[in-house]
Amino acid sequence: MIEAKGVYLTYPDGTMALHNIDLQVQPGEILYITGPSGSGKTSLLKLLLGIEYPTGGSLRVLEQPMSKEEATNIRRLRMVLGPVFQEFRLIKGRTAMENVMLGMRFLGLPHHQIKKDAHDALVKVGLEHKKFAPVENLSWGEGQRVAIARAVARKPALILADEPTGNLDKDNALNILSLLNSFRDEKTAVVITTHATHLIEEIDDGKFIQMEAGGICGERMGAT
Ligand SMILES: Nc1ncnc2c1ncn2[C@@H]1O[C@H](COP(=O)(O)OP(=O)(O)OP(=O)(O)O)[C@@H](O)[C@H]1O
Repeated sequence: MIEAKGVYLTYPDGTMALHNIDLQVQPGEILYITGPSGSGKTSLLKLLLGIEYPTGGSLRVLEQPMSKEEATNIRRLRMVLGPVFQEFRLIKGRTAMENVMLGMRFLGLPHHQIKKDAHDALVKVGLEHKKFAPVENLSWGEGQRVAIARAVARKPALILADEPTGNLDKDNALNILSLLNSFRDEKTAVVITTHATHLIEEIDDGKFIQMEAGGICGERMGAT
């Protein structure tokens, strides 16, 4: 699903955010990317989403080569990716349900199907009761769940979540991680970035990489 070989990312201002990244993720796997602030976690997710392109090495996501020349195909690939952004990117003035439905508008599904899938996704994240609440009235954790519902309602092959635990307390943060883990199946992989190393130490199921100054400085494989 993800194959990175010697990947580099240098931003236009000369900052080398990633160097020599080798990575493999198979269907059904969950990968946790940890590391301190500025170590390159978000930059790596941006490459996986095709928001940035590698400046060296080779990267494939779901068989799609990730390079500037492939921009048109990468736009198509995004339909089967489920991003959960750090800042959620929910649309204010719209309800939770509308936000989830808007995330599905390019899939070409009939309206009744979109409505059903959006409803089912909100049920899965435990927010059915907030379906008609404008997103600006939701708590941070609820907003996070809407963002997750929006990502999973599309039934993506790859879920990519950037710092999904934010400043949640330990129990709620572990709940969010376990919720994301629950969407993994034989066809779906999950990638999560977090600087909350203390939380990751409590999890023994999955694949873990530790980043430091743009490189991978440690790897661990838990039970799967
Ligand atoms: N658009 C950009 N242009 C130039 N440098 C950038 C850009 N985005 C990020 N960087 C730099 O790249 C490095 C890695 O940043 P990145 O956001 O990937 O780290 P991170 O591990 O996700 O940090 P955090 O945990 O704080 O979100 C940092 O030095 C950052 O300042």
